[in-house]
Amino acid sequence: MVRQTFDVVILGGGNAGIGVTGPVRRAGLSVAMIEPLDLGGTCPNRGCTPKKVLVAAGQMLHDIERAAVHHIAVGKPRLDWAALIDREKNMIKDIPANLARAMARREVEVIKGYGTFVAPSTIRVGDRVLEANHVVIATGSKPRPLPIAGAEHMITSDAMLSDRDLPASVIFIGGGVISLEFAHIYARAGAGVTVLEALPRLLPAMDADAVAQLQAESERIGIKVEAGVGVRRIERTGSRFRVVFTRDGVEHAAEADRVVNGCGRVANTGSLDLAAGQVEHTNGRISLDDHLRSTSNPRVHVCGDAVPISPQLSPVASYEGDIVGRNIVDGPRHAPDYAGMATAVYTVPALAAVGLTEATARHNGSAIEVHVNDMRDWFSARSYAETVAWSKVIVDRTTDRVLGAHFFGHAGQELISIFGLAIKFGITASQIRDNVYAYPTFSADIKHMLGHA
Ligand SMILES: Cc1cc2nc3c(=O)[nH]c(=O)nc-3n(C[C@H](O)[C@H](O)[C@H](O)COP(=O)(O)OP(=O)(O)OC[C@H]3O[C@@H](n4cnc5c(N)ncnc54)[C@H](O)[C@@H]3O)c2cc1C
Ligand SMILES: NC(=O)c1ccc[n+]([C@@H]2O[C@H](COP(=O)([O-])OP(=O)(O)OC[C@H]3O[C@@H](n4cnc5c(N)ncnc54)[C@H](O)[C@@H]3O)[C@@H](O)[C@H]2O)c1
Repeated sequence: MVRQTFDVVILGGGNAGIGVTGPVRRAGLSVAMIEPLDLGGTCPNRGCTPKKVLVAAGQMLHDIERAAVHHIAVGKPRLDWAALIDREKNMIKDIPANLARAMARREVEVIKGYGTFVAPSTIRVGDRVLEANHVVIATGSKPRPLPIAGAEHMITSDAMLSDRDLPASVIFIGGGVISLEFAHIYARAGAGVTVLEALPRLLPAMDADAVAQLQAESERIGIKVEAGVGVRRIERTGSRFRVVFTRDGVEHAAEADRVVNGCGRVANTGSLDLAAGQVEHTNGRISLDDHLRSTSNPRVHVCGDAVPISPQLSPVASYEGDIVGRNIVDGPRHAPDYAGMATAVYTVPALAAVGLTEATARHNGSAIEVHVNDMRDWFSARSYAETVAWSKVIVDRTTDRVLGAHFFGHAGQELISIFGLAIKFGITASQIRDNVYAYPTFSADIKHMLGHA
């Protein structure tokens, strides 16, 4: 056994773990980062970045579909799926090596392997035992296991991003972000797609009206949505799969070439031996204080998808990593503030959101103005022949501050960050209206989305 001592040992080399390294290395602390797979973790290797390459192809197919509006004649597009997957892989192939160089420049010692606790501030990885003043759990998330017969037949997003064969049909279990993004990619590529959601509607955490817009567009491109269902079992039928589910107590079945687990992701902490680290948890959900420290062992910090109470998003993981790094250097002075964090579901077009949904704003009891616009007839939307162009902005009547914004289409994935700035820094609806925007642009429509003062 080799024994070493570090100021900081980080478990996981994804966005969260890498986010920790900036503040702690600037302060001159010694750092070891343990990572069994590719540096960068999920987002650049198995998540956001490769997924967006496929989404971009979906966007191009969507644009081609509307070419005739611009009086451009094109033939039926033919997508070479295997070549598209190769393009995606080629685009991300250098990321782990680039990050390894970045970590070396920062003088972070990267150790390959799976780390586990052997004592409250001691980690074992392979034949090395590392003593640490601070341990950071940044081990990300994994697909939620589904306790049904035949669950082993399901694939995950990792497989979808690597499969060079375009399936003829796919069933997604769960109507959340991963399912809808891949459902749009597959449907536009020509596959038959069914989404089975347990709750009464898709994307339960997002604004109900915005989701209704997305569901209508999803159905327009051929995606079949079954909400309020109970998935019972998955059976193999030759090379295909049969999913048995109930709706209103009646049993139904659907068949497809692939069945995907889109039921959410849970903290990846099961193999860390948290008990040896004296880290309290409930089913792997670590109990944390306001500074992202374990309540039972404050030398242990948690960030990224392993945090059970914050959105599982790439920029949130980096942000929490930075906070953990600063708390290690400064003492527990920094706490995350999740207000104003924009998010998008990268369907084509995208559903984008920031702040409160209308239901939550009403539930909170504030007096609100709700500005809803179907913008398909607006000049900007007509120029680009948008199939959908919809927004909802929620403003507090008393303070004139923006409480929430929701877009479907109309460059919402870009415009949403303007509303994020407004929420975070208290820019009022009147100030947003008063600003002068480049014209003609989608952002020039923002002042009209807010109605007249
Ligand atoms: C298909 C998909 C698409 C996504 N798209 C988006 C998107 O468009 N936008 C967005 O904001 N977010 C997106 N996300 C979410 C985003 O990828 C995550 O929120 C983010 O990557 C989490 O970063 P992390 O550092 O917490 O975890 P990860 O990046 O998962 O890193 C955790 C690392 O810990 C390592 N590890 C595991 N066990 C151990 C151990 N015992 N010891 C040491 N290391 C260990 C793992 O190998 C992994 O590299 C997507 C996720 C998926 C799955
Ligand atoms: N664009 C992005 O930012 C992006 C993209 C992909 C993933 N992610 C992150 O990854 C996380 C995981 O994504 P996800 O789509 O797996 O989770 P999700 O939480 O978005 O959706 C899971 C869905 O599955 C449903 N569900 C759960 N159990 C079910 C069951 N037994 N039968 C049928 N439906 C069931 C839930 O009600 C929910 O609607 C997300 O929380 C998100 O933060 C983000």
